[in-house]
Formats: sequence, C-alpha cells, structure tokens
Amino acid sequence: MLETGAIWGLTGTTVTTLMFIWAIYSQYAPRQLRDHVESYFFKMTGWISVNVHIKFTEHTEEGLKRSENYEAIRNYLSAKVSACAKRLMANESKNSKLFVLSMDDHEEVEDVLANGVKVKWYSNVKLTQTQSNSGRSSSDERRFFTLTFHKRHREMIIGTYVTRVLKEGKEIGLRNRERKLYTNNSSSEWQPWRSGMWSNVPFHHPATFETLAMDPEKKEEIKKDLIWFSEAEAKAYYDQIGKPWKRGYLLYGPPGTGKSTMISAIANLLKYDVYDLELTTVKDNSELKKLLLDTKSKSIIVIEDIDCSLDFTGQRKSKKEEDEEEDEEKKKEAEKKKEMKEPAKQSKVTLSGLLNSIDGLWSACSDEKIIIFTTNYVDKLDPALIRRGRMDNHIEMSYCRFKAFKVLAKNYLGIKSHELYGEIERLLEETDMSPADVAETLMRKSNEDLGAADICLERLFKSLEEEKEKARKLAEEEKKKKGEKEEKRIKKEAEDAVEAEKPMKKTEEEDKEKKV
Ligand SMILES: Nc1ncnc2c1ncn2[C@@H]1O[C@H](COP(=O)(O)OP(=O)(O)OP(=O)(O)O)[C@@H](O)[C@H]1O
Ligand SMILES: [Mg+2]
Repeated sequence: MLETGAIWGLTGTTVTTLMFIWAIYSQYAPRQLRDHVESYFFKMTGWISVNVHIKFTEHTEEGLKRSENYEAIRNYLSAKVSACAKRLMANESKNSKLFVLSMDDHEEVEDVLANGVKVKWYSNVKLTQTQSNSGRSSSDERRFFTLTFHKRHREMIIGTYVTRVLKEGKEIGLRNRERKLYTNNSSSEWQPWRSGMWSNVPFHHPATFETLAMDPEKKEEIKKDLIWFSEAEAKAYYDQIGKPWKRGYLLYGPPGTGKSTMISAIANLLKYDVYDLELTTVKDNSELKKLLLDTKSKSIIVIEDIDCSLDFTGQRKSKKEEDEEEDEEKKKEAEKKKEMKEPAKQSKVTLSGLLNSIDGLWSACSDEKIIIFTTNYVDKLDPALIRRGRMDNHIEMSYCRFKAFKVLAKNYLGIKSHELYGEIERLLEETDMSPADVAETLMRKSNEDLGAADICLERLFKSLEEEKEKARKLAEEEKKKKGEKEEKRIKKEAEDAVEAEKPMKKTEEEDKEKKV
C-alpha cells in the first residue's frame, strides 16, 4: 500500500507534468490543431452538459460596429454586480456619480428570476494575435458575455428574459449616459477592437434654445419639429411611410450668427450625442461609410462648413462661369478667404459618396439620427446635397435684429427693456451686425458691475452707429467704383467704335483716290 506522502508526491508530479504539457501545448501546438481540439472539447461537453450558452460579443461579427446589446447587458449587470460579484471594475464616473461599477474580466454573476429560475452571466476576454500588412503583429482583446442556463428553460429565457435584459439595459444606459462629443480619427489611428474610429470627450456645452438669439416664432417652430422627431410616434410614422428615422437640417448664414450654437442647443434639447465629422480627414467613400456605421442612434452628425469640405465639381464650375462677370477684386478676395478656411485636401470623398452615406441604403442601418450641415455660402452648394427630403429643414441664421437682440439682452444683462431700446431697434434694422458681435458688446467687463446694463447698451449703440457709418462709406465707395467702371466701359466702347470705323474710312479714301 502507498503511504500518504508518496500519494502526495505522485499527485504533485502528475499536476506538474500536466501543467508542463499544457504550457507546451498552448505555446507550440499549431493554431488549427488547437481550434480542432477546442471544438471537440466543446462538442463533448455539449453532450454531457445540461446547460445552454449564449454569447454576446462586444463588436458585431464584421467588426464594423460596437454591439448595442453588449452595452445594454453591461448596464443591466452593473446594477447587480455591486451586490454579488467578487471582482469588480470601477469605471470613470458618468454624470454626478464618482464611479460606476461593472464586472471585471472572467467574473460571474448569478441572476435569479421572479419564478426562481437561476441564470449565470460570465464576462470573458479573449486575446487574439493579428498580423498587419507591414508584418507587425499586435494583440487584440475581444470581450464577450456568456449567458448560461438550464436547457429546460430555453424557451422562456430566449423568449422573454433576454428581451427584458436588453430593454432594461438600454433604458439604464439612456438614463446614465453622459453625452459625448465625438470627432473622427484618421484611419491610420483606427484600432477596431479598442478605441475605434471616433475619439470622444464629455459634451458640456451650455447653449440652449432659451439662450439662442433668433426670432422667437421661428425658434418655437424648430423646437416643435425636433421634439416631434424624437418621440416614439415619429418612429411609427417613419416606419409607415417607409423612410429611415432621420432628419436633415441645413443651417446657413454669415459667420457668427449662431449656427454652431444652434447645434449645441439641439443636442441639449434632445439629449443626443454629437458626432463632429471632419470630412477632410476621411480618406474615401468606404471610410465614410464605416464611420457613419459606427455612430450610435440618438445622435447628431454634424458637418460644419460643408462648402469647404468637398469639391462640388459640376455645380461649382457652372457657378464659376456665372461669376466671370463679377468684380475682379471681389473674386480675388473670396478666393483668399476660401484658401484660408480650406485645408489642403487629401480626401477622396465624393459628393455621391456623401449622398449615399446620408440617405442611401447604408443610412438605414441605425435609427434616430439628425444630420446637420452648416455653411456660410448656401448658393455654392450642389442642389442635390440640400434638396428637400435630404435636408428636410433649411434654417437661415441671420444678422441680429431686434427680436434676437432682446433675447441676448435678457441673457447677458438680465433686462427686458431700456430707454435705448428704441434707438437700438432702429439701428439694428439698418445695419447688419452678427449676434456674435452684439453679444461681444453686451459682455460685462470685470470693472462694470455697477450700472452694467447702461454701459453695455451705450457701447452697443456706439458700435452700431460706427457700423452704420462704415456700411455707408463702403456703399459709397462701391457706388464710386461702379461709376468708374461704367465710365471706363463707355469710354472703351467709344474707342472700339472709333477703331472699328478706321478701316472703313481707309477703304473709302482708297476708293476715292482710285476714282480720281
Ligand atoms: N444666435 C445666437 N444666439 C446666442 N449667441 C450667439 C448667437 N450667434 C452667435 N452667438 C454667440 O457668438 C459666438 C459665435 O457663434 P457661433 O459659433 O454659433 O457662430 P457660427 O454661425 O457658427 O459662425 P461660423 O460661421 O463662423 O462658424 C457664440 O459662442 C455665441 O456666444
Ligand atoms: Mg460655426
């Protein structure tokens, strides 16, 4: 008979040997062989086991999109983990909380249903080696949850439990979500299984529709339209008419009239994320599609200064032809301005690529999105880009008139009326001053606490008068230039006529000489 010490020694040796074999196997066995062994192992356990397993991966199979189901399950489980999981992960805080707990990798949590049925959730992570084109290999972490339950509850779990978990998880996500401002990374920085195609920061812009200076009736109309769009009723309506649940807005107007401010106000009103799409860093149409596919629902996709982002070839050419008549100097100035705003273009995104992405077949891949284009020069845009149905609402952000001024005065100075209001109203109608410029003059300086409203309004009044005078001088100069140009044209016409007459006179004289 073997002694206890000998048994322990034998067991120890066996374990060490097994561990050694396992280490050799994992390191040196070819991948195909390991895959075979694994698949047979799972088959065998499947024959013996009474459990069913469902896997929920962090990314969709093609790796193009983050899985919303995975996020929902994570949210659902985070409400359970603090009570029962042993290893937790403390994630960065969202909203007012200091941190949010979630399951650590390789941890399990039991969920007991109302009818006493128990299911288990496992959080897993798998390391995979990928080889890039340059031959460099890197490892990616692919996370997934596995739901395990007894096979006799299959119908109930798949039919109702999973649906409930996903629904609750999505609701928790919406409640807790910290809104984000995304910007697209250049494709050389894409790491599909990690940070992805977009970088983000928390979105905390304070602009709201209340602080937005514009005609109150127009503002109310836009607000109503947006609120209707975000309600479940609208979803049903879009389904009924067979259109993806999307809405396009074109914001146009001179600089400083509040286009970007309006985008923040919309995001704050609907509690949507904002994706600020920089088209010039997007390499080509297929990259654009991937970027748009990787956006979540309940979001706004913004392309600012759309006229500077793409080359609208056909339309631009005909516009140029029209422009040939334009004053040379004006043309040069506009070119200069354009060059300053427009970075060197490396992007191969085409107009049709953009149109396809925003309302082609690909656009229907996720719901509840608002697409906003902004531009300073609406007439330069290709009509195909902004046609109704694609851009449902065209909103003009105009220079500051009296109604908009009253909103700014209320926000900046906290007043509803003042003796200077009459004068200011008249001047605002006569001059084109942007809300940004008006807001600047209404800003209190540090030493203007006492009687700030009087000082600020006085300052606005003065700058409006200066602006009016400047505009008058400019108009006079323009008129003078036009007059000079017209004079030159008439003079040239007269000279041309004289020149044209010369050969005729010459031949007449020659004829006369011949006769003589
Ligand atoms: N309609 C407005 N209501 C409230 N504030 C405004 C408005 N328009 C401009 N402002 C103020 O002026 C600043 C600049 O405005 P904003 O960036 O929204 O202009 P924009 O139209 O986007 O200009 P650009 O065409 O140059 O991008 C804002 O930070 C805001 O304080
Ligand atoms: Mg802007």
